[in-house]
Amino acid sequence: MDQETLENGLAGSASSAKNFPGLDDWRQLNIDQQPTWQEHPDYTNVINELNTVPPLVFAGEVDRLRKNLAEVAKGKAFFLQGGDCAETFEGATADKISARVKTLLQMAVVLTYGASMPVVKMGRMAGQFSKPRSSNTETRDGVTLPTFRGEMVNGFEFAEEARAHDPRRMVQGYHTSASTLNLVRAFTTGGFADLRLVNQWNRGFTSNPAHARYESLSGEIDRALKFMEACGADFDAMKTTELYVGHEGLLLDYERALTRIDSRTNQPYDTSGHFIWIGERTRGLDDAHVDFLSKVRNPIGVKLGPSTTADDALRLIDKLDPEREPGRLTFITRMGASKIRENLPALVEGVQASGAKVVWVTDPMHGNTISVPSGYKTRRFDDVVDEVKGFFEVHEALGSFPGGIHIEMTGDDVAECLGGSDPINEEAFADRYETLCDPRLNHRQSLEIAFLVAEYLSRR
Ligand SMILES: O=C[C@H](O)[C@H](O)COP(=O)(O)O
Ligand SMILES: C=C(OP(=O)(O)O)C(=O)O
Ligand SMILES: [Mn+2]
Repeated sequence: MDQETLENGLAGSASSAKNFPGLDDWRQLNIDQQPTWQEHPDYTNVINELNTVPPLVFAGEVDRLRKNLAEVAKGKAFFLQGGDCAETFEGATADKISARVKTLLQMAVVLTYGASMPVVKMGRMAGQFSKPRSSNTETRDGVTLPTFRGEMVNGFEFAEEARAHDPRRMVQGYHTSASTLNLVRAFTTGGFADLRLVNQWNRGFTSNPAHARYESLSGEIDRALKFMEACGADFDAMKTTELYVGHEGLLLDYERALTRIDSRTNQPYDTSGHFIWIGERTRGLDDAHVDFLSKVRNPIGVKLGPSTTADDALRLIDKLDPEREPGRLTFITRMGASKIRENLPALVEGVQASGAKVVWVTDPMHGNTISVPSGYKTRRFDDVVDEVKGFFEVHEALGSFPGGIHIEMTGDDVAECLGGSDPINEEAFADRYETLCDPRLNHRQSLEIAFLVAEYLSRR
């Protein structure tokens, strides 16, 4: 094998993953939130096809992410995850993808300055096509159909044919992920990520009078960049950046089929994304998702909702990170603004006492979802901010590192979450509510969160 292949970790042949010990144990276990499509006439062909398609990400990149996350676990870097609740096939356009990447890069610059540390950047992108749901069915005007479970499973349209679970959608999901990732790679290496350009975009945000309170921070970043330039800093080296991708590893049919054995290490890597997380609804210790993801080398996340006990957290560590490898495991807490200050301390103290080094991330979205009388699901910007604040307060009090934020966001000017300095109100939902699942922060609300988090980080 040549040196380059060794370093990049090109995934091994698909057939080598076929009988790899342990990779199929999940099939014997309880599994929740799965489509009912095993009897579909195309099911086997789809799985065979996905077993042989090229990997979307390389094992070497996955290893690099694990190392980056190890720095977060040690308190030396900050982790930013953001993107759609549910990506769509139709939404995989150059404009929408570039707006999301641009927003993430803008947020990252502000956070890097506030934290005075590197920011590990990740999109909920290129694979976030399946959704766990509270209910199996949805009823409208007396008609009951299966719920929408993400475009890799069924269609959003409220019609019997659209809502049928169709495994062929996994192939479309794979190809849409490939073209999304292609664009993400192009944007982050082709000049779009130039630090000075990103900062100019942020100057545009703070020039809006509604965001005047962030003007001084963006001005400081501006002066820091001019100072670096005057010192002769090599800005060409700052024209590229790395943006990883991650999604909830919900559809084990898809995740298993995309798993390949790495030619360097002979270890299994789930090549559908760099980072895979287990959702709040599928984190049962003895269930299929925890078992399958315990077998792959990717960094793994687990969402922890308000019912999580310290014992649950410790047992998840034993299963998913038995070697206590910093960077391997990220706990993404999503307690809700009213519960985080009460519930998070026991988890952090339990993990601290065990000596394990996990990355702590806050998802201030999923514990703060409300429905308004008009029927829309939404979140109040103030609740999101309050949960982030609670997260920082708890970690500060316990001496642990608040490692990152995980948000549902978009680069577009949607109206889905209420409030913000340039406030979104309910009247705007009729025209600008676009999400197919949970409400996202829009471009300006996302930047505002980044400025607020940067303020907390700079106070540490
Ligand atoms: O994104 C998370 C879940 O899929 C989502 O919150 C579930 O929403 P539901 O309660 O409307 O099913
Ligand atoms: C399903 C999600 O979250 P959770 O598992 O935390 O409910 C999500 O991140 O969209
Ligand atoms: Mn969601």
